[in-house]
Amino acid sequence: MRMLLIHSDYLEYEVKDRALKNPEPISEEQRKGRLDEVLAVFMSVEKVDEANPEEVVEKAVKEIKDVAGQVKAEKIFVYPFAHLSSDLAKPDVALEVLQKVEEKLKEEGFEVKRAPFGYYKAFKLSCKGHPLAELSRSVVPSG
Ligand SMILES: Nc1ncnc2c1ncn2[C@@H]1O[C@H](COS(=O)(=O)NC(=O)[C@@H](N)CO)[C@@H](O)[C@H]1O
Repeated sequence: MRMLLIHSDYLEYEVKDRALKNPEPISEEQRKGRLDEVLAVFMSVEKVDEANPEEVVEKAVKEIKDVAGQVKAEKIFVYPFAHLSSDLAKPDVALEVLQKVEEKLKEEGFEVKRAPFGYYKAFKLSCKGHPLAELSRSVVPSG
């Protein structure tokens, strides 16, 4: 799993066309979304993660919590992003991993939104530009 973490004044998205034959079913209200004062986490789930998705979820949540603590972000935007890796996991595994990351971050007390999976989306992002505002992390199963 590769992650690009951007501490932002806001991230907003709008769903455009479907990018997969069977994208994640979404409600009308999920077609647009925005969070202010947010740690945006762009996430590419990788083929190697298919060996132990649960472990990768745990490791990703740990990394995100660590960065959120450093930049004092209380809101997280989980954003599926297929462009951080050239060896992507298949969509059904990727969606499950991203849903679990969202779930666990909520359990940790963060306000979390997750952008819809399997769609082309327009998005606007305002990076804060401080020294820790742009970070990347990579996590893989140990086994
Ligand atoms: N492994 C993955 N990690 C994160 N997001 C993914 C992954 N696979 C698919 N997606 C989601 O599905 C969308 C389309 O994925 S894609 O790899 O870019 N494109 C496709 O799979 C098809 N257009 C065939 O190439 C992405 O924008 C993202 O929302």
